[in-house]
Amino acid sequence: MSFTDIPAPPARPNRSQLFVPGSRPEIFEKAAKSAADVINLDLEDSVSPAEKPKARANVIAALNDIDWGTKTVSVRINGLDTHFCYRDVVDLIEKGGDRLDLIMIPKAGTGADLYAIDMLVTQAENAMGRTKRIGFEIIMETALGLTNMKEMVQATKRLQSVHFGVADYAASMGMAVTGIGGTQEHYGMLLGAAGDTDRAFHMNDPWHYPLVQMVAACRAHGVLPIDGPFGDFSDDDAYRAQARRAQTLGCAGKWAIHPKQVALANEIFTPSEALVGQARRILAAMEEAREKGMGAVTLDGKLIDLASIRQAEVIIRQADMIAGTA
Ligand SMILES: CC(C)(COP(=O)(O)OP(=O)(O)OC[C@H]1O[C@@H](n2cnc3c(N)ncnc32)[C@H](O)[C@@H]1OP(=O)(O)O)[C@@H](O)C(=O)NCCC(=O)NCCSC(=O)C[C@H](O)C(=O)O
Ligand SMILES: [Mg+2]
Repeated sequence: MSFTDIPAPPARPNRSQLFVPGSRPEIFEKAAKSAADVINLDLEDSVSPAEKPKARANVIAALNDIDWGTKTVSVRINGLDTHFCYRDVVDLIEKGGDRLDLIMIPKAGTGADLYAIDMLVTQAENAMGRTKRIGFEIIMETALGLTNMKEMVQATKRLQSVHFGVADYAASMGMAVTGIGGTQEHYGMLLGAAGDTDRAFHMNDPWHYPLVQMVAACRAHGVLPIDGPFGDFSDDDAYRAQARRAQTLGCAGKWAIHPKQVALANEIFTPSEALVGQARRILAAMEEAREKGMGAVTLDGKLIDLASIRQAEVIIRQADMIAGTA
């Protein structure tokens, strides 16, 4: 290991993160009663400009009046390039009460963006005598944000998670893509050579590179990486596939833009009994190996060694944390 310590990420479940437009107060209670680990009351892109002040008032009322149980409650504010942003922050802290856990900053592009919101939040918290400090979430969803990930994850101790906003990312990168996430039919490689018949087209994953960049920056600094939205909520299989690949790459959870996606995210990001069982077998085999003075042994015909212990511990830690809060 490096001599540099890496802080542990927040020990709370973040498997499913349900988004609720701030302009639809009639569904807030449904969100509160859902099985989502985190609720995002949205003031940004699901709310039209004319509705912003009303949505802000709705969200503040909901923070004060609704029983959110043990859920983590977050509000996505408007971007730093809008005049809604400062009012969102000030009103949330002055009038939102203690139930607000996190503020989500969209389209974060530089460490200075987080610094600016931190300054505003700190002033408002101090003025209110608020003792529970608000945590931050940011969305990596611009070319600027991707290139400044390393800076952003170190910008403030308030940062708890980074999220991949596929739709804005695609727009910012100038990608010829519609829809929110998922496979893209034109992103792939044609196999074979000119003149071959029946040439296969192998699709690739256009979201792989930014996702891995995000996970690496997060995991190097004790921040949770969360995969963003998948817009086609009629396609459960595709959602599962997206979520499984994000989990395989190290994400701790995924957004749900419709309540039916909550159960899918919880299912995928809860380590399966089979995976936990295999992790425990690895730990048991390595304990036996240790007693025999060995660091590398064979289990089921495959090599396991000290690194396998660390891999197994990741799975068991996640399973225990979820079981402890379920
Ligand atoms: C997508 C929706 C607009 C669909 O809404 P609706 O037509 O009402 O759906 P249904 O009729 O299928 O709803 C079934 C029941 O569930 C309730 N419902 C629906 N949505 C929610 C919700 N988000 N939370 C809680 N409950 C919900 C309905 O009221 C129905 O209840 P009942 O009548 O009792 O059966 C809608 O789901 C929606 O608005 N989703 C959230 C959209 C959103 O927040 N978008 C922003 C996040 S994505 C993004 O910003 C992109 C990102 O930044 C990027 O760049 O990638
Ligand atoms: Mg966005």
